[in-house]
Amino acid sequence: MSLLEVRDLNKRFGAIVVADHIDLDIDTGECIGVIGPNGAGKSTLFALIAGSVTPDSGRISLAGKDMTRLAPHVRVHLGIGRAFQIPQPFAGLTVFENVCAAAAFGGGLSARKAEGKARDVLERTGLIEMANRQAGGLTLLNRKRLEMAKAIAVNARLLMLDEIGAGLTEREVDRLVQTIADLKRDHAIIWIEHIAHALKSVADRIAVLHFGKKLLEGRPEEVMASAVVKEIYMGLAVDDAH
Ligand SMILES: Nc1ncnc2c1ncn2[C@@H]1O[C@H](COP(=O)(O)OP(=O)(O)OP(=O)(O)O)[C@@H](O)[C@H]1O
Repeated sequence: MSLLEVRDLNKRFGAIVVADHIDLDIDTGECIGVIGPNGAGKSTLFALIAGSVTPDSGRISLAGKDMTRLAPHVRVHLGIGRAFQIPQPFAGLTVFENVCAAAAFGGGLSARKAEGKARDVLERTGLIEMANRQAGGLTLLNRKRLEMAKAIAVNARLLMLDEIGAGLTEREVDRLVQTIADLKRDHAIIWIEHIAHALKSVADRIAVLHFGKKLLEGRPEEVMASAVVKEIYMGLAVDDAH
């Protein structure tokens, strides 16, 4: 049994099929990259896993528990954490306070336990030295790390990263990849990303979506070199395709 199991997931919006018989397995210690052109259904897949969109049919389970019909906040408590493309911390609070708030209000911890959790999470996300800075003054890279730290502070076992590399310089992307590689040791990670070299360096597998269907899943170098990927991106490198 994998930590996350998606089985025969289907969803359509009117005539548009956004999830077409999707199966997916992710275990702790694994990072799965998700790629596909605009409108392929990547964000919808995240919404289905997080619970903001309900599937027409199929099953989603976490650690064997069926979550298919559970509300998003219940899934958060079960261990689904999501980091968004545009981080939105409480700008006037410190980094430490932001993570404490996530641990206390999202994770249901007492104030004392939330503080301990926050310190641990800040160490693991490379933010400990910035603990007392105001979140609003962080660089984009550190705001993205804070976004991940908040998700983990809520006890995420599955971390969903939505284009978290967007807007970063190449050097910052490399540092972000290092943080994600560290987090992979004790989380399962699913990462929608258009920066191919970032995915290649940390993902164990890449899944390719197109018109809601998973066309291919395999090792990054195999997937990136595949005829399927070349065809759907019309000869462009994935890095340039967005
Ligand atoms: N709530 C909705 N109602 C109707 N159609 C929707 C809804 N959400 C998404 N869609 C449509 O579903 C399709 C898949 O969208 P989705 O955002 O999942 O794709 P994506 O792969 O994440 O694309 P992008 O890379 O542009 O973010 C698109 O055609 C989109 O317009």
